[in-house]
Amino acid sequence: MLSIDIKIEYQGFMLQTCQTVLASGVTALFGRSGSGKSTLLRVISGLEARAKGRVAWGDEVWQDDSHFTPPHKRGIGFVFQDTRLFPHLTVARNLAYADKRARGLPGASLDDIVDALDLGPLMARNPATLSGGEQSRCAIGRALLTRPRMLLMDEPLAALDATRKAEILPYLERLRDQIGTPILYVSHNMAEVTRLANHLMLIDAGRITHSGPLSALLADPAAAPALGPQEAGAVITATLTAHEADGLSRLQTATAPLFLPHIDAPLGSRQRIRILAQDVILAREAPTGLSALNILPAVVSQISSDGDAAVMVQLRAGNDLILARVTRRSAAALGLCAGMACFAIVKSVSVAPAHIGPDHNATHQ
Ligand SMILES: Nc1ncnc2c1ncn2[C@@H]1O[C@H](COP(=O)(O)OP(=O)(O)OP(=O)(O)O)[C@@H](O)[C@H]1O
Repeated sequence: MLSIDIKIEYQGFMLQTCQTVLASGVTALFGRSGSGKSTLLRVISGLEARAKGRVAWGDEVWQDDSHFTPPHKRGIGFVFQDTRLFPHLTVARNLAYADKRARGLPGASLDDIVDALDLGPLMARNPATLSGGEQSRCAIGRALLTRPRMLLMDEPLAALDATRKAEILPYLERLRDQIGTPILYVSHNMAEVTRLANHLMLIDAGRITHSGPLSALLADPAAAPALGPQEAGAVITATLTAHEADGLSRLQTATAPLFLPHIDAPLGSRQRIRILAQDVILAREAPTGLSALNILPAVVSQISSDGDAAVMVQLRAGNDLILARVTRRSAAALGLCAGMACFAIVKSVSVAPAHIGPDHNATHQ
């Protein structure tokens, strides 16, 4: 566990946070530009000696009034969007460089990392001949081979276009599930965060405003304003049960089937699906004569107003929580109140492929 109780001031900006980061799974740090994400990563890495307070890894104090552990002694790995590979070395030699320096430290083997990131076919190539996504995979592999206690990733996919991002996300999911190095992942991209993270920290103006398990936090109406109306939405889990002849995939949630555009994954696999609050319609009775295929029976658990014309409604559908953003007028017309049974309607095509990814019970909390 990493504990941070720190204050650092620049002209016109102050980062002040008292926070613990779990030493397991992927913790995402999400916040708008200038909110202090990179500053927090610099504090953790040991690049902010003037920060006041305390940073510790378990019982090992890295920074307080009387002590400062330099960056190279903290055992932290980094991945940036600019990959910083050695241009004159092949992929194999870039990896060997890190592997050799970390010999003897516990962690995944070179073979495991090459396998998880599918780097085998790239080993003889020079970085300049690789695509952006391949370079990212190589940089991630090299960082993991330093056998860090924790890997810090600062917008690692930001320089990639949507196609390359979609190619690399499954590799990151594989690392999360197979390699086990804890990752602190900074991103502006909520779709990416919901695919990868187990835990989420929201940062605003130098303060962590919300922190917790991803699915609970995303389903909390109180956290929704921090994400904004376009990004607010919960994550549910479902089992992929059929690929149907008309191109839709069928998933079984705790309460009802969901039909979504084809999901390229094995039948029986668990998927996490992000459903944006703005894409959910509510009905008091089971609707008929409607084009939407996905109708989930649910019970209203919370209603919260964000001060404008809309309210955020949290619904419980079996074990899943769903958020719906509806106008105050609709909420009043339906007589929505906590405990009321209703139906959440989700249009199949509103769920983007980037909002669906594998889920593993061991890592999803
Ligand atoms: N060395 C510095 N000296 C003065 N001000 C700084 C310094 N580093 C960061 N800041 C200021 O601190 C604030 C937070 O910056 P930071 O880079 O941590 O934000 P961020 O959330 O990582 O932003 P982005 O998403 O744009 O990278 C900004 O207002 C920035 O201008």
